[in-house]
Amino acid sequence: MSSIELQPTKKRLNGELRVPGDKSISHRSVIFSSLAHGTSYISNFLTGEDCLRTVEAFRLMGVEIEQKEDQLIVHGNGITHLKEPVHPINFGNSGTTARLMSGVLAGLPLFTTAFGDESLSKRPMDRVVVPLKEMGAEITGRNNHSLLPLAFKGRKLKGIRHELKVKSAQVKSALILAGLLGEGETEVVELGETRNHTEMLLPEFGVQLKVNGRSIKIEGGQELQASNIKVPGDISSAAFFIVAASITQGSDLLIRDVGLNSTRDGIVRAMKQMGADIETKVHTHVGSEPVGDVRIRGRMLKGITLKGDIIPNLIDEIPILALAATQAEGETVIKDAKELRFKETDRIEAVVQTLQSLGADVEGLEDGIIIKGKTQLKGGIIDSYGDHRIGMMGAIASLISQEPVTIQDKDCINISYPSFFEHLNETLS
Ligand SMILES: O=C(O)C1=C[C@@H](OP(=O)(O)O)[C@@H](O)[C@H](O)C1
Ligand SMILES: C=C(OP(=O)(O)O)C(=O)O
Repeated sequence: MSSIELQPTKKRLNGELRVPGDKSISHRSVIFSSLAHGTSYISNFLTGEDCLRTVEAFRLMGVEIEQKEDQLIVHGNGITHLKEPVHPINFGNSGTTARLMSGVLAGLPLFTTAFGDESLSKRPMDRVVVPLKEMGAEITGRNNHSLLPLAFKGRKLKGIRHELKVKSAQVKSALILAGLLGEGETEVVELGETRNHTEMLLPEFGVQLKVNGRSIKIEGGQELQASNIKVPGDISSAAFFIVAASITQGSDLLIRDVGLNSTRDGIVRAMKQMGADIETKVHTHVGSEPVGDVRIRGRMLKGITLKGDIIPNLIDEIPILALAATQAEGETVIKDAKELRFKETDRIEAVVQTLQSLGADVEGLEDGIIIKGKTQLKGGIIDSYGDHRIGMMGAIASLISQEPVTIQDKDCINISYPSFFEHLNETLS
């Protein structure tokens, strides 16, 4: 297990940065282009381990996918040419691969099996298995079909109307994909707004959907056509630098070409509410996805309460937001975030343990975290828990700690941000 010791630094973040491609959009680009007819070109694809799992899944089903650095060329032949994989599919650490691919595998006339790593094998799959079974899917798995490994005896599914029980874009997307491969109309009704990349990107592949408030309707049997996608920078990766620059006085950082979809920009809204100095400027659109630049200058922050509808719009950013809150004057309360307990690790527990061990005043709630600021962090040895976002939070904490911060198992950062340490070194001055 590799670790890294980061020395405390009085440095600031300056200059310009481009973060790697968006993880959610990268996954969806590979899935849609692999199901499509024709050759799709995907640029600025995130070559993190999670997205490569999705690539491997389709390679196992016979799709030719070329990778040249961060460009993918996907030679799709339509769904009828997908082959039954001889070997089980490895979803690795990737919840997005597991949930979205479950929707695909349940609806293809193939027998497939799939497994994940230790973390993914503990994460709930019944949230997709149960509604897929309502559509007629034959899925079996461990623990009464709620945990990986899963086996899919794929077949044509029938459209249903389903009201989501969790605020999850992964479940929503799995059902949209299953509906697309199935017969008749599928309607998915969201419990609350979640990231809408599936709805934004499918039309780029010639698929029609009807989105009306929380309802998404899709007609089965539509053929996907190849498309060219330039993936925007990942706001979830940018979040580490947005917080780093905000909590180091004298910083002035420009992050270029970040995806600023309103279902994902909760981190910017929350940081502004805390008093952060952040300017965003949308300069282009990739399909319907807004893309722009984010400028951050270091400034004193204040504690806030975060709950309700904004939570799914910043769900993956809560660990780094909690670190920001340790540097804010007053109390920050994060609630309605129980979903954090079902991520790569129990992120409520992991954030509380990690920040406490660094010297912060933090308390866990059943569905959130209370952070009292402002505290001087001491530093120390922390476990990433094999969770990329906890590892990166620890690395940013070293910028404001008195003593070095050592991160054990740092390699998990390659899940979503392989160039993270290079980017951190490049922007520090
Ligand atoms: O659809 C997606 O790409 C994702 C949805 C979110 O998960 P949930 O759907 O479980 O909320 C998020 O945490 C994950 O990193 C990516
Ligand atoms: C929760 C995450 O991803 P996934 O669910 O795809 O493992 C994440 O990237 O923070």
